Amino acid sequence: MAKIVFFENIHPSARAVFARAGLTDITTYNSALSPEALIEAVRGAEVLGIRSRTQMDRAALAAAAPSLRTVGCFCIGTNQVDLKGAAEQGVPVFNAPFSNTRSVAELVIAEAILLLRRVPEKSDRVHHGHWDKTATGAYEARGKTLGIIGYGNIGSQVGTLAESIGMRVIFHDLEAKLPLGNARAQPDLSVLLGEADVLTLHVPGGRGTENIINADTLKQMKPGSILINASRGGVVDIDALRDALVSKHIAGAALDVFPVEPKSVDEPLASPLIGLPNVILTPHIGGSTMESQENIGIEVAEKLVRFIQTGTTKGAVNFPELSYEDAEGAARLLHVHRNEPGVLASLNNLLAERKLNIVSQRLHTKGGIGYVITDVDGNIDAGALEAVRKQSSTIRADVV
Ligand SMILES: NC(=O)C1=CN([C@@H]2O[C@H](COP(=O)(O)OP(=O)(O)OC[C@H]3O[C@@H](n4cnc5c(N)ncnc54)[C@H](O)[C@@H]3O)[C@@H](O)[C@H]2O)C=CC1
Ligand SMILES: O=C(O)CCC(=O)C(=O)O
Repeated sequence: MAKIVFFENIHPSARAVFARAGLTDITTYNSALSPEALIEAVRGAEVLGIRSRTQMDRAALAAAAPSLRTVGCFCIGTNQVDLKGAAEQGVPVFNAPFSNTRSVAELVIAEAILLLRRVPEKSDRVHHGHWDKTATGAYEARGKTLGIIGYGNIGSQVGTLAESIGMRVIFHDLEAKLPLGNARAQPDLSVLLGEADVLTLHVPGGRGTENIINADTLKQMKPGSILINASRGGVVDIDALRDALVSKHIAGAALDVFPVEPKSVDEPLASPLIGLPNVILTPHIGGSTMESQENIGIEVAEKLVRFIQTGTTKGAVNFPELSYEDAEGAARLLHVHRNEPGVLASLNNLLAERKLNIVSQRLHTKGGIGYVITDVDGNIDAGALEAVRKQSSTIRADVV
């Protein structure tokens, strides 16, 4: 039976999906593990379920080889996985591209309102015995301009919600995007920075988005404006933000993500922003609601089970996508190979030599990786599977 390992408190809805498919050998960890502990925990696993904090780098992937068949990211982001390395190892990676987007969008709107009213600071003052009733520095959201960098699934929802409370919405994206409602695209980032009363970031992490908000771009932001980052920690230069907050050029900030995040509940966040007034720090919970986590658990677990049982890779983020119905009564061979000429011919010759008649076959390639699903009459015995595995182009072969 497939050995499954879940990290980071994945919702029980995922376990239920696996159980319904008869897959019950599941080990769970409530937190992310250190690189050393992770390497031990993934050995022998066929399926790994992670969220944003488990670093599936080359070393962790190698430790899980050759048993590892697939990785499920129970979140949107997949930058914590070495996607290329996984594909080269024949391992498709799945995620949940939509299930928590509304949760992030709602949090961002709530934070924009709280920061415009300086609520974090005022609440803190009341807790410390001060009844400081003043309107100074407190503003309505209505009529203010929201600037969005990254107008994808989350950014566009934030824009729609913001308009419903009377904000004007402008956005900047590398790609041409359909503006929803009355939102306007602003191709010139510096113009957007200068106009936004609230700036919110919804770009993917990693190369290309590293430190988009830095000392220079912070200077271009409107004096007294607010910054919200619920995307990835590396998108903001935290020291530069601290300087901008201390000088009061930036009036408030909400950060849900950090360049280095604690791995477990008892580890404190180390950040130069701790203790600053009108700064909301949350433990990467933008997408963490009961609704989204339950939906993500089901969505990703279903993709993993479908792959384990049928080889279907629809929705994989790093792999050729093949969606293939079962051929009744046939045995199914999954073959991941280097994408080079003659692979299909030699695979089919090998099957013919073993008198395995092909019922149906489908091939897809992505970059250097080819993936072919072949249904054959009768059984693919251990000898035939071994012979396929020994072919020079083979990365991985399994029978399901
Ligand atoms: N805080 C949390 O709990 C959560 C955080 N996230 C993060 O939110 C971010 C956005 O997620 P989605 O909206 O689903 O992604 P998405 O892929 O739908 O949208 C991202 C957008 O950013 C644009 N973009 C990429 N690089 C850019 C650049 N340099 N400048 C301007 N635009 C750029 C893309 O063209 C795309 O339109 C991701 O980093 C994701 O990991 C997602 C869910 C929960
Ligand atoms: O829930 C998580 O662990 C991560 C949420 C997130 O950042 C994502 O979905 O990309």
